Amino acid sequence: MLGPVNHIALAVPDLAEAMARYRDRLGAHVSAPQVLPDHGVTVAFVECGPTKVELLEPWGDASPIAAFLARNPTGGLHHICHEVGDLLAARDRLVSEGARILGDGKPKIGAHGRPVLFLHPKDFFGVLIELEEVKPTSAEA
Ligand SMILES: CC[C@@H](C(=O)O)C(=O)SCCNC(=O)CCNC(=O)[C@H](O)C(C)(C)COP(=O)(O)OP(=O)(O)OC[C@H]1O[C@@H](n2cnc3c(N)ncnc32)[C@H](O)[C@@H]1OP(=O)(O)O
Ligand SMILES: [Co+2]
Repeated sequence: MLGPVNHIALAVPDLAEAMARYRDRLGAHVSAPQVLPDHGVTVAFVECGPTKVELLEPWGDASPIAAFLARNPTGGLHHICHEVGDLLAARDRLVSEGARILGDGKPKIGAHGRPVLFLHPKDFFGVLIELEEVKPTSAEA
């Protein structure tokens, strides 16, 4: 059920500064920032192969990363995102096994235009996990 790591996310206090540091010190290509009001973040991706680094800055008054940054004011590792082929099937199986889905349990459209869900960090050894639906291609199915 669990697929490759799509991205590893860092919460950062200043997105422009984080983007510049990845670009200038590490020579990375960084995507343009994208505001995602539904998620309460502004995001940019460090393009470094199939697994990306996602840089997150809080957006708006109710950002889900605000408390995390208050506890980690210089930033920190926020979540790991795995791809899954069927997000609703993965959700239903996880719920039946007692895992907690964050929010209202319904997928939202994430930064890549695909449905995503989050699993409670207390159910996965203190790590927040995001699941992103990536449908298998017909060759893989
Ligand atoms: C860009 C769009 C999308 C994509 O396509 O990639 C994204 O990635 S959006 C990313 C931002 N969105 C989310 O994170 C949504 C899911 N997150 C949440 O709902 C909340 O962040 C949370 C996980 C419920 C935590 O919210 P918070 O306000 O921090 O709650 P608490 O302060 O009560 O913390 C509870 C408990 O959990 C620990 N915690 C919090 N965040 C993390 C974390 N990122 N990793 C590990 N542990 C975390 C926190 O320390 C508390 O622990 P205790 O003190 O021991 O109770
Ligand atoms: Co993410």
